[in-house]
Amino acid sequence: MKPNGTVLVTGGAGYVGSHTVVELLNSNYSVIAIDNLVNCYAHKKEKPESLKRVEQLTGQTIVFYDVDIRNRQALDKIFKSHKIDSVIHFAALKAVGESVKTPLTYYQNNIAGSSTLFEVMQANGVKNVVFSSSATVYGTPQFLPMTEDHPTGQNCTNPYGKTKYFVEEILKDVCIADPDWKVISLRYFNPVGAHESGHIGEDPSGVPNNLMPYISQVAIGRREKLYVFGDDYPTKDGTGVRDYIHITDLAIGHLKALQKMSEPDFKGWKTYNLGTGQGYSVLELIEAFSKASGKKINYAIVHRREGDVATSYADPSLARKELHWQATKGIDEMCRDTWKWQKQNPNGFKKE
Ligand SMILES: NC(=O)c1ccc[n+]([C@@H]2O[C@H](COP(=O)([O-])OP(=O)(O)OC[C@H]3O[C@@H](n4cnc5c(N)ncnc54)[C@H](O)[C@@H]3O)[C@@H](O)[C@H]2O)c1
Ligand SMILES: CC(=O)N[C@H]1[C@@H](OP(=O)(O)OP(=O)(O)OC[C@H]2O[C@@H](n3ccc(=O)[nH]c3=O)[C@H](O)[C@@H]2O)O[C@H](CO)[C@H](O)[C@@H]1O
Repeated sequence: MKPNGTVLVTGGAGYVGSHTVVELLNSNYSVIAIDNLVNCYAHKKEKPESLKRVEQLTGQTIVFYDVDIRNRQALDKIFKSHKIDSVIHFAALKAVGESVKTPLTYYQNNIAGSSTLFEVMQANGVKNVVFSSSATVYGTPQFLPMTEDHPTGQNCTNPYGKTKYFVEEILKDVCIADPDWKVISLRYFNPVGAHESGHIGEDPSGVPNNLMPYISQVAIGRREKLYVFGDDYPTKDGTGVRDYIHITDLAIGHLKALQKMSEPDFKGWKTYNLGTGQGYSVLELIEAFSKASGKKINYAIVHRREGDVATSYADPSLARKELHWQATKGIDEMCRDTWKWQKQNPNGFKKE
C-alpha cells in the first residue's frame, strides 16, 4: 500500500475516472477501480483499454474489478479483501436525452446503485466519499456566476439531473444520521480536454451529445459539420455560453477533496463548484479549436436544443479558498489536448 492510502474508484474506466486515476497514482495513492463496462471499451472483457493506457502512462498497476455498483455481494467482497480508506464515486449513466426516455434505468443505476454502494461502505466502516455531482443540480441559473448556495433541485429538467440532486440529498441525510461520514460533492461545470500525452481522452459511443467531442470529430473528418443549437440567445454572439474546464484540472480537484477530508476538523457534507469562472460561447470554442487544430470547422446554425440554458458559469472561489484548488489550463490548452488525443486515436480506444 502507498503512503496516502487506498482509494476505491467507481466508474474508474470512464472519462473523468481514468484521468483521476492517473493523478491518484502519481500522488502516491493506491487505486482499486471498478466498472461494469457499460460505457467504456474493453477488448474481450479484458481490463478496460483506458486503464491499460493509464498503467502505461504511470508505470503502475491498477487493481480492477468488472463489477456493477448495484451488486451488493461483489462490492462487499471487494471491501472485505482490501483496506479501503476512501471512495471516489464516478459510476453513473450520464446521457441527458436518454434519461428522459428511460428514467427508470437512470434512477435504478444512479440512485439505487449509489445507495447500495453507501450501504456497503457503511457496513464495512468506510465513510469517506467524494461524489461526482454536476452543475446540472442548479437547473436554470437564477443568478450568475453560480455559487454553491444557488438553489438546487427546483429546476432540474431531466431525470439525469435529478439523480445527481437526489444522491446529494441522500448523502446529506447520511451525514446527519452518522457524524463519522465525510462527504465532498464536486459540482463539475463542463469537463473537456484530454491528458496532455494524448493517450487517454473522452471516447463517446455513437454521436457525441456534447460540444467539444462533436467539434473534434468534425475536425478529424468523422462528421461533416457541427450543428450549432441556436444563435438567438441573449449572449455575446447569440450562442450558448458555458464554463469549460480542463479534465486534468478537474481530476486534481478530486485529490484536493481527499486532502480536505483528511483534515482533523473536517466533518459532514460539503460541496464545491469545479469550474474556471470563465464562460465561452459555442462560436468562441469553434474558433479556438480551429486555431489549435489548423482545421476549418464546418457548422450550420439550427434551432435551440430543448432544455438548454443561455449561459452557465461557476463562481469557483470557495474551492480556491477551502480546497486550495484552482483551474490552471485555459481554452487553448483544452482544445490542444483534445486535438492531440483525437489525432492519435481517431476512433477512440477501439482500434479499427
Ligand atoms: N463528463 C461530464 O461532462 C460530466 C459533467 C458533470 C458530472 N459528470 C459525472 O461524472 C461522472 C463520470 O462521468 P464521465 O464523463 O467520466 O462518464 P463515463 O461514462 O465516461 O464514466 C462513467 C463510468 O461508470 C461506469 N458505470 C456506469 N454505471 C455503472 C454501474 N452501475 N456500475 C459500475 N460502473 C458503472 C461506465 O461504464 C463508465 O465507464 C458521472 O457520475 C457523471 O454523471 C460528468
Ligand atoms: C442538456 C444537456 O445535455 N446538458 C448536459 C450537458 O450540458 P451542456 O449543454 O452545458 O454541454 P454541451 O457540451 O452539450 O453543450 C455546450 C453548448 O454547446 C451547444 N451545442 C452542443 C452540442 C452540439 O452539437 N451543438 C451545440 O451547439 C449547446 O447548445 C450548449 O450551448 O453536458 C454537461 C456536461 O458537460 C451536463 O452533463 C449537462 O447535464
